[in-house]
Parts: sequence; structure tokens; C-alpha cells
Amino acid sequence: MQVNTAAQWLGALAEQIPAQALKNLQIDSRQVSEGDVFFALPGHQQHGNAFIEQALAQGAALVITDEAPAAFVEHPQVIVMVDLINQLQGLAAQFYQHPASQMKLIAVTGTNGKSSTSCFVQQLAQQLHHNAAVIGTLGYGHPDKLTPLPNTTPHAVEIQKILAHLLEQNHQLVAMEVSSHAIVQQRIEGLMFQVGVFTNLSRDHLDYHGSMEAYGAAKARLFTRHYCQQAVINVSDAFGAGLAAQCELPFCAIGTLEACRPFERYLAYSAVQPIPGGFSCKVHSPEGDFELTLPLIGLFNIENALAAIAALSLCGYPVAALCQAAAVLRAIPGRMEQFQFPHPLTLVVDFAHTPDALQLALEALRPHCRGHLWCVFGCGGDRDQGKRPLMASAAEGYADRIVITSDNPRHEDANQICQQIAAGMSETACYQIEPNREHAIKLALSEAQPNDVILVAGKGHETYQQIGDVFRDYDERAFIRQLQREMSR
Ligand SMILES: CC(=O)N[C@H]1[C@@H](OP(=O)(O)OP(=O)(O)OC[C@H]2O[C@@H](n3ccc(=O)[nH]c3=O)[C@H](O)[C@@H]2O)O[C@H](CO)[C@@H](O)[C@@H]1O[C@H](C)C(=O)N[C@@H](C)C(=O)N[C@H](CCC(=O)O)C(=O)O
Ligand SMILES: Nc1ncnc2c1ncn2[C@@H]1O[C@H](COP(=O)(O)OP(=O)(O)OP(=O)(O)O)[C@@H](O)[C@H]1O
Ligand SMILES: N[C@H](CCC[C@H](N)C(=O)O)C(=O)O
Ligand SMILES: [Mg+2]
Repeated sequence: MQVNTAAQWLGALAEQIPAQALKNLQIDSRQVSEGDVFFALPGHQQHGNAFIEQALAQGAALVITDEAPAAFVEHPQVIVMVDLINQLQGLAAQFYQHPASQMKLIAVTGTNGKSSTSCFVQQLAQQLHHNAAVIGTLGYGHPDKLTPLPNTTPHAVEIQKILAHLLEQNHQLVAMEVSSHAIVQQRIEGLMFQVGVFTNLSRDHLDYHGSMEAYGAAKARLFTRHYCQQAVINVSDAFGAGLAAQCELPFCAIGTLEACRPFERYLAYSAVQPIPGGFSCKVHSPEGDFELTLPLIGLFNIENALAAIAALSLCGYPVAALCQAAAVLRAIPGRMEQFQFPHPLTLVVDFAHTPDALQLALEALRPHCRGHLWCVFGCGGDRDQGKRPLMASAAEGYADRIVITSDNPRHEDANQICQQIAAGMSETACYQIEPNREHAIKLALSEAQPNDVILVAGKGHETYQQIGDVFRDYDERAFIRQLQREMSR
């Protein structure tokens, strides 16, 4: 059967199966169980049509596709929907009873800082007594009990399912990471965010987008009336300043006082002072000035925290209360997370996996380092290969000792990735190569001297290492805790 609109789809459903008999919408046949609707969708590698038989065998009540394969043209449970990709979010929203209409949604995009900023939005809203959740790289839900997700930004259908679940748990506000892949792949189609936040743009994902122009253009699409009502833009970032100059949405600029000066609405920072475990600074806005004390290391966290404060202020929360609440912000798992070792030695696990983030993480640690600053890092396989020499330059420029290791090799050879990183080092660079990640960490720990600081970058919160199609158990933070125990005996 062929249908053209969501209304027809619902009509078709009513004829065949009572809607309440349908359990869930699924985009992956492997997740289908009795009573589910399976959307067989085109992908980069294959068409979901290849899994119709499997989905039906697992009890799918209905299959919706954009083009039925010959064997299923007359099948009573297979519906062909014209222009399916553009209707998906609408269908899913209808099926899950429009959960987004009962919540505040905040989108966060940018190369780095999406997870941090969205988690800060969640923490601040929660402190001001609003039940808030996140959707992003770390999973979805309340940060104390996150459900893992395969992607940073889930598929359009999954988003509606997750929002319905979060609403059921009484969440009133959701901070959601929006990746550039998600914008291009229409995963956020049909959503309207109260606020869209832009953190920054630097080199990443060129394997997917092809050029920085295309990557930037993908991010910029979020900041239109199609997706957002208002925006927060980091104007200290060069791309952000350009975005602000052309933004059709009402927006609040964030950044240094200097960068924010041209803008009518802003939250700017100045007078940054290091304090034990963090920073204090002044926050300036047209409504007045505020003090901000942040218990977080990494200067970039000032921008992340300000972005979160600005986003919530656009939702109606008072800036003064938000600045006060920021004093107890907690670091995100695997972001500048510190582990103390005897001698004394500090090891820091951070999720920096772009040249910009690696440089900033190392710069952030330098003031905390009285000895040598170490950098243990690798680069992900099946990702932008051009990042490799740039990450090497960042490490060489800002660390004293370097151990090149593996990250997630995926379908590439780990040794070869290490060699491609090494090719970006100058002749005088001081580095070692140890492709085994655990061995690389142990190597740095065994050679480090008292008062050295070791940055272990790239995997942060991840609890696996992907080698080929295998996700082997590898929880870097747990591994380091175990080393801490062994070395303190
Ligand atoms: C390149 C890319 O973005 N791929 C995404 C895409 O997969 P695909 O098009 O390759 O799917 P496919 O394998 O061809 O399969 C086609 C369809 O058949 C279905 N299928 C497939 C196999 C099966 O057994 N049964 C089945 O039903 C699939 O669910 C899919 O609907 O659609 C899938 C389902 O939504 C995504 O999980 C998948 O993300 C992959 C895992 C990925 O690595 N994506 C990365 C690049 C990504 O999107 N990253 C960003 C983060 C970036 C950042 O943080 O900066 C993200 O948002 O996660
Ligand atoms: N505002 C920022 N500017 C630059 N670097 C940042 C910023 N915030 C965090 N970082 C660095 O980037 C790393 C990743 O941070 P975070 O997880 O918040 O980013 P993300 O955008 O969610 O990343 P991903 O795209 O992988 O989901 C951190 O571990 C830190 O090194
Ligand atoms: N969202 C990023 C995460 C990278 C994490 C890093 N550990 C790697 O595997 O490169 C990506 O999928 O490109
Ligand atoms: Mg993230």
C-alpha cells in the first residue's frame, strides 16, 4: 500500500491495526520486538529494506519504507510512504504524542564543548529546581543514570521516543547536543528549540563534510527560524562572530568583553583569576555585572558555563541566580578529570580529539604543572586523516613529552595511524610510539618524574575501544583507577 501524508498513514494504521496495539517505532531491525513499527530507511551503506524480513520475523506489526522491494509490494504489513525522510519526525512526533510541545528544548552545536555545555545547562536548571535531562555523547537522561546512545544526536525517530520517555519521567527541560552530521542527515527535522547554542568551530569531521566551509554551513543551518527561536553565540570564536553578524534570530552573544562589545545583548567575561581547582571572573551584561566562581579547570569551561547561563537566561531564568548556581558546577566524566598518583604525579583524562581541543587542554594544564607536561594521545580511525599531523603539532607545541598511541582504530591499522601522527612531528620533537593504549599510559607513568602532569587525551568517558568491528571493553578511567590502587600499595 502507498500513502503520501502522515494523516493517510494514521488512517492506514487505523484500518489495519488499532494504534494502541503498536508498541514502539524502530529504525533498526535488531531492536524490533512484537508489535513494533519498523522504518526501513536508506543509509550510507545499505537500505533498511534488506531487513524487512528479519523485522517481520521478530514480530513487527508494520513496516514503513520509501520504496518496497518487489517481494513486499503487495505485503499487507508493508506501507510505502512517499517522501518518507521528510515525514519521519512528524510521524514519530504524532505517534509519541508530541512530547517536545510540553518541554523546553535547548540545542547545543559546535566542534568542541557540546557535551560540557549541555551538561552545564542540565546542572544549572536542576539547581534552580527544574527537572532537566541531556541527550548527547554520554547518553540520555539524568546525568546520574544515563542510558547510552549509539550517536551523539540520535535519529529523528529515536529523538521523539527519547523525548517521550523523558517527559514520562517528568523532565521539563532537555539540553541536546546537535552534531553537524545530525543537521545534514535531518535527524532534527521538525524540532523547534527555544534556544540554539553555538560553542565554536575548528577542524573536525572533514572526512564527512569535505571542507571547513561545508562543515561550518551545516552548523550554521541550526541558527535559522526553521529550528530555533533564539540563539546563544560564542563571538570570541571567529566563525561565531560571522554567524552573529548574519543571524536572523534574536541572540545573546557570549565571549570576552572585547568580542561582545558590538552586540546589544551579551554575557561577557573579564578579569579571569585562577583559584584552587578553577577560576573566578566577572560577568558583564546590559542588566548589570555579576561574579562567577567556577570549580572547573580549562579556560574553555568559562565559555561553556557562560553559554549555558546565557541559554537558560533566554528561557527566563535570572542571570544572578544562574551565576550563583555555577559555583557548584561539576566536571563532566572524562573531561579534564584528574587522578593523583604518588611521587606526586597528576594524570588527567580528557576527551580532546581535535587539534584545537588538544592544544587548549595542554595549555590549560601548563599552569598546574611544575615538572614536565606529558601528552599521551592517538587519533580515531575512519575519521578525518588530516587531523593527525595537526594533533601532532599541537602536542609538540604544548607538551614536553609525547607518547603516540591508539585511539579507536576502527577499520584502520593502529600502527599506521601512529605513523601518520608521527609524520606531523618536527625532527626535534621528543616522542615515543606505543600503539597499545594501556602500555602507553603505563610507559608515561613509569617515566614521569615527581611534579609531572600527564594528559591522556581522546577517549574520555568511553568504555570501549573499537578495533575493526569489535568493541573491546576498555574503560580508561577504570583502568587508571586500578593503576592508582596498584601504585599506592
Ligand atoms: C555516517 C553516519 O552518520 N551513519 C549513521 C547512519 O548510518 P548508515 O546510513 O550507515 O546506516 P546503514 O548501516 O546504511 O543502515 C541503513 C538503515 O538500515 C538499518 N539497519 C542496519 C543494519 C541492521 O542490521 N538492521 C537495520 O535495520 C539502520 O538502522 C539504518 O536505518 O545512520 C545510523 C542510524 O541512525 C547511525 O547510527 C550512523 O551513525 C554512525 C554509527 C556514525 O558513526 N556516525 C558518526 C559519523 C556520527 O553521526 N557522529 C556524530 C557525532 C559527531 C560529533 O560529536 O561531533 C553523531 O551525532 O553521532
Ligand atoms: N568550549 C571549548 N572549546 C574548545 N575545546 C573545548 C571546549 N569545551 C571542551 N573542550 C575540549 O573538547 C573536549 C570535548 O569536550 P565535549 O565533550 O564537551 O565536546 P563535544 O563537542 O561534545 O565533543 P563530541 O563532538 O565528541 O561530542 C574536552 O575534553 C576538552 O578538551
Ligand atoms: N564524536 C567523535 C568522537 C571521537 C572520539 C575519539 N575517541 C575517536 O574515536 O576519534 C567522533 O565520532 O568522531
Ligand atoms: Mg559530545
